[in-house]
Amino acid sequence: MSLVFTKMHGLGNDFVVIDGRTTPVTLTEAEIRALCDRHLGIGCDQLVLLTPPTDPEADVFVRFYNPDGSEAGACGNASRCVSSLLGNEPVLQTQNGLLPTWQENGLITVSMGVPKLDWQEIPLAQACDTRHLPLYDAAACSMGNPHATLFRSIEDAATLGDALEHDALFPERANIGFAEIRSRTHIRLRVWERGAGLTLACGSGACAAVVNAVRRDLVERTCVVTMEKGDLTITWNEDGAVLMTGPATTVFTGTLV
Ligand SMILES: N[C@H](CCC[C@H](N)C(=O)O)C(=O)O
Repeated sequence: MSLVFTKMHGLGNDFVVIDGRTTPVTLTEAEIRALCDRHLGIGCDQLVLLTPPTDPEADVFVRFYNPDGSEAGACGNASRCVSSLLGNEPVLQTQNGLLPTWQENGLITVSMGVPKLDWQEIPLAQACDTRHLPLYDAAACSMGNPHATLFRSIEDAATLGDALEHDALFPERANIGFAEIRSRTHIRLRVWERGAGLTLACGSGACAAVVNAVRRDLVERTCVVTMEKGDLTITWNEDGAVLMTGPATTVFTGTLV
């Protein structure tokens, strides 16, 4: 298949963006896995497919796929990249609703919507031995995708992330954030992403970390979240919406033959 794509990243969380708005593009899970493969394909943390919007308020319907082929309901860094790619401050339609975006001083802001709070709002196993969870002092919320935030060393992401992603408590798995509270306005974060593993940055994970930390009164409602390659500014508005501001970078365009 001859497929034009744009390679982009948000703080090193990288994406293959395929525009299927004019010419429909359908990809099987196997094709998604192949495109995401860093040795046999193009390589990325998520594949992003642009399709025509079904909501008149939206400019594009954006779908996000992990390298294992699973679909994600939200992807903050990719949402900033799509806003940058389309320009004109598009409204993104996603599985998690409409996401307005703004562009100022070279940075992109996305309203990531209202988080669903706490354990009851992420897919949990009905009967599961959760006695082990207090060991991790975890907090949970959904940004349209499930996040568990642990307030412990970011170094633990590499050693605990995989097991926790696949913990029996999470029948749909989960993104696992490891957050160090550096001050009431600064979090250092590393995320083990569902279906992708350890990534350099995670936008929805940064939103979840701030929401989970605010609920524990560990931080203020506006926080800088520092990840491997830079910072996002996250604000959990009093009206409930979470705003995420940060960079978006286009690396190259290519054609897959
Ligand atoms: N990298 C993305 C998160 C991908 C989430 C995906 N791994 C899932 O299955 O929910 C971000 O910047 O928000």
